[in-house]
Amino acid sequence: MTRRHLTLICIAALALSWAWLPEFTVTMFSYIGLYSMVAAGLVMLTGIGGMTSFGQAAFVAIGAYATAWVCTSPAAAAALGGFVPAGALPWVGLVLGLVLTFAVAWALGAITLKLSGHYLPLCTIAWGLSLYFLFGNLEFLGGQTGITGLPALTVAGLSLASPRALGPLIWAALLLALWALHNLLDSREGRAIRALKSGRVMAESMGVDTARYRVKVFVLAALLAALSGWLYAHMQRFVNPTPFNLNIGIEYLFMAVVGGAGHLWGAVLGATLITLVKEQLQDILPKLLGASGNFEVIVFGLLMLFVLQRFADGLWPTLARWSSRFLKPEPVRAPKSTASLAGRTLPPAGTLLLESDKVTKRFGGLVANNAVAMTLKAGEVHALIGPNGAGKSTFFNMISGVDDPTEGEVRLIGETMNGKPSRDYAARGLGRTFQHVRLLGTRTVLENVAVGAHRRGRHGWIASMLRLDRAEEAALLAEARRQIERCGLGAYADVPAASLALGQQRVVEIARALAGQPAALLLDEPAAGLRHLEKQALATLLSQLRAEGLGILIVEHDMEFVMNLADRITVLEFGTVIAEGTPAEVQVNPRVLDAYLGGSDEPVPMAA
Ligand SMILES: Nc1ncnc2c1ncn2[C@@H]1O[C@H](COP(=O)(O)OP(=O)(O)OP(=O)(O)O)[C@@H](O)[C@H]1O
Repeated sequence: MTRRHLTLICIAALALSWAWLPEFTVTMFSYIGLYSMVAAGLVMLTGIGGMTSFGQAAFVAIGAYATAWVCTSPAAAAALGGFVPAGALPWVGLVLGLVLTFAVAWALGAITLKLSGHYLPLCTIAWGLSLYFLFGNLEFLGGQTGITGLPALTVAGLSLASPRALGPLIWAALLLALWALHNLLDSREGRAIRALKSGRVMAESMGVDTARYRVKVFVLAALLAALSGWLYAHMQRFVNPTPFNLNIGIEYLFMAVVGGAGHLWGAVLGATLITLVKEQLQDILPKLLGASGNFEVIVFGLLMLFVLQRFADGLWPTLARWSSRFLKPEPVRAPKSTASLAGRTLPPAGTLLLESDKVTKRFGGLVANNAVAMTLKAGEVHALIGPNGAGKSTFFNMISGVDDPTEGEVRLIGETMNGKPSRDYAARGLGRTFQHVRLLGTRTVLENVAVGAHRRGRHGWIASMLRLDRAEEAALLAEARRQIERCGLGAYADVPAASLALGQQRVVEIARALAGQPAALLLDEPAAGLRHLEKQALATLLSQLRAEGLGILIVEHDMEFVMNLADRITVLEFGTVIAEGTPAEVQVNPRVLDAYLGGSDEPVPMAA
């Protein structure tokens, strides 16, 4: 039995026993379904997307209040002109709630998600509080008293007035949402979402508009919260501000984190545990202590501390590890595809790919790059060398859009790129690796390399959620596998990237860059950490790429490697170009000798 089978059995058992479960249990399960929906949004937002929000309860409130207003307000009835039958009003309320949430979340996200570090969570607290007080103070929403008299939902003439009748709809909505989110994460778009937490610079360099993706994840989480609010309102049949306060926002976050913020089912686990534990504590503690009070909050807080201390990644990973002892792993299905990916015709050999025209970068008083002029042509390997701190990595950042030059111009295949983000460089044909490896360590080598092919796919979020992207996804994964094999790492394609040696991880970065089909390839210390034979294999691969017409710019400290491979070398010292020429010319250049050996007349001992 696999985990998927077990999940299906649990769902079937719940569905079959639903009619016989006690009323209290049914109500509990219905609440768990509602909370899980919000927590699943938080898993996407916080656990996977890396954006902490304490304010989700405010979006639940928008969903709940929108339908409450539509269903009860004479103004809404007048606006709808009596065309909508009473039974359909909640569905109008749902649409209004989702539209409002979309607009509010997009606006809030566009403003607050630019903030980083602890400013973002602080902001979510701020707008969570603002919206909560807004609902309590709006006269037409009933102020602190709220709105009563909401109708029950009706589906196909069936009234869903009790939790026993509404619960299946709640769980159907939850399971559908989990399925769609699972599909999204298991796609090209999902890989980009996973990169938001720790790999934004990398993802941008692979062509992902990370700011836009962050807002989209934020809106998605908000929409799930609003859907939960809509169902909640029609289960309670009244709304007031209390269930949407900041405490509840914090509790939602607890659910995601305790369950396992990086896992969708962690949301369900967290929501179940926290709901049940709170309920039990509320029952047991007053009896134990012989006094009434909110003791459960104190014990609950201590329990949270214990769980988070003991299980930093939440309980789901531990449960998954434990269950894998008796559950079979899911069979790996290698999808076949005939879909073709967006491609690029490489410019002919000798074409000027990259030009830096007097590029200067100042950090305050420090001039890291001083009027650096350099070119890279198709079909050549150009090496950039220099002692530590010479400004090589800074220059790489200038010519790849990670940072902007203070002065000077960068041109890529004839187009001025100053001020453009690195994803535009990727779109124009630039692929790169990083000095400090930037991989998604817990994801497989295959997934990491597939991130590099992001730009070559077309399907968006909705198509991914509905699994309409399968042919393209198979083609992307096949292309990633092809590049991994080409780089000699075929045996490691399905293991987590972090389990590879550092040198191999650098090669994974090369495969990732190649998956984007670049015309110009920037490699930052690709040979560092490789053994002799691995270096030889890398040199062979780079020579082959050069023969295919790629232009390769390489920063490398291994002089033997550079001298044997490069066609041209540019030498930087203190941010200034001190020499440029063939390896033979550079090795005997007095300024280079001075920079490397402090004035010795011996040739630089670099050539093999
Ligand atoms: N963000 C920054 N703020 C201030 N100074 C910086 C910044 N980035 C780099 N520098 C400085 O710019 C200079 C060039 O650094 P850079 O990392 O580009 O050198 P490098 O040639 O790549 O060195 P290495 O070979 O050791 O990686 C160094 O003096 C460094 O301290």
